[in-house]
Amino acid sequence: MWTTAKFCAQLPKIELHAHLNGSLSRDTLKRLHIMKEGNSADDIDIPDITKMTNLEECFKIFGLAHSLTSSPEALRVATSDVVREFAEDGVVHLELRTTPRAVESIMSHEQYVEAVLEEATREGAAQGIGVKVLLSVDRSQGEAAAQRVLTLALAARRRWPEALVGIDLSGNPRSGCARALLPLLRDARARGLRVAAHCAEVENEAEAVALMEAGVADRLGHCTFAAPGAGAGAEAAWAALRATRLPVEACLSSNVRCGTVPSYASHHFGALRRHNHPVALCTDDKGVFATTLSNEYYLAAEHFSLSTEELWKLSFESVEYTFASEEEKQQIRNTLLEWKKANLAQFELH
Ligand SMILES: CNc1ncnc2c1ncn2[C@@H]1O[C@H](COP(=O)(O)O)[C@@H](O)[C@H]1O
Ligand SMILES: [Zn+2]
Repeated sequence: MWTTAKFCAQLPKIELHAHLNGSLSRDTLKRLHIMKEGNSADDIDIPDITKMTNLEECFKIFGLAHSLTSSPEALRVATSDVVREFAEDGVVHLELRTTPRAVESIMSHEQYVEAVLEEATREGAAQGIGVKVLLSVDRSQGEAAAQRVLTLALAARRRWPEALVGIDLSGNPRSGCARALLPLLRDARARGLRVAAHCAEVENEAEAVALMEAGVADRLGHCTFAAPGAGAGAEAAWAALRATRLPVEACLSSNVRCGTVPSYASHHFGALRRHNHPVALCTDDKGVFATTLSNEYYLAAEHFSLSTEELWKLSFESVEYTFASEEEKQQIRNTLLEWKKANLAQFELH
């Protein structure tokens, strides 16, 4: 008889919100450290995430990952490790996002994109899972950098038309201006790219409502401050969110660790479900927050009393929110249906 934890681990899952450099495990960080500094390198000092209490501390950890993925070779190791680890966690469809970075005289933006796309497609095929890539626009870097990401994404789509599906709007939500980037997101969508945008991760009603009402996104990340009871302005943002019917990528551990929601039990995942609003569970940064997608399902089951049937349905409904083709979606649905048939006894025991 399976426990809930085992059920969550075995369930075929869909990951829609994972940042490459935030997803690096401790093992990968150590390996990359040795690659960079040589075998005699001192042990790497990885911050203790259990002490993390706010977004700023979390953003410091990205700096460490970035210092280690500063060459195409390192990025290839990082990408294949992350894809393999998601596959080992039972993820059957992964949408990975990353911010193209250049390192002077070592790596161009184009080489960054090439390393990630080549390795993501190669390792995805090796693991037998679907992998899509989104290039991230870092809101703190301004409009010119955002334009460069769009150009890179369009070029990458010509080379990897099945893997490169869209762009993501992310970066420190307290820095930069998402409203200034709306025309660019609109342009990206007009050119057939899909758009996933971080939204209302911190309190900013005007920005959140503008992003929702602009009609430029296909999915929204977090929406922490667009939920009932989340403070001033949250009610207006919540109404705007519900009007969009856009799927929300809910990242429980990320929000609790960053202190943007006070507890798991009070996470707006509950309100989204109660109002029948489309929602998918995601990890955000599995390395930084020391989690797995199985663990996020487990946390949802524990704190929101979800049955095995409801957990399965959560995964099944997430298929609709992917940026996969209709044919790919049907294949993933079949995988989930077959898995359910083969494991019916495990559903009944719960
Ligand atoms: C915790 N909530 C979050 N909110 C906003 N942006 C986030 C994020 N978590 C990650 N990122 C974005 O992803 C980058 C790291 O991966 P890549 O270098 O792109 O692969 C971070 O630098 C940040 O821009
Ligand atoms: Zn994110």
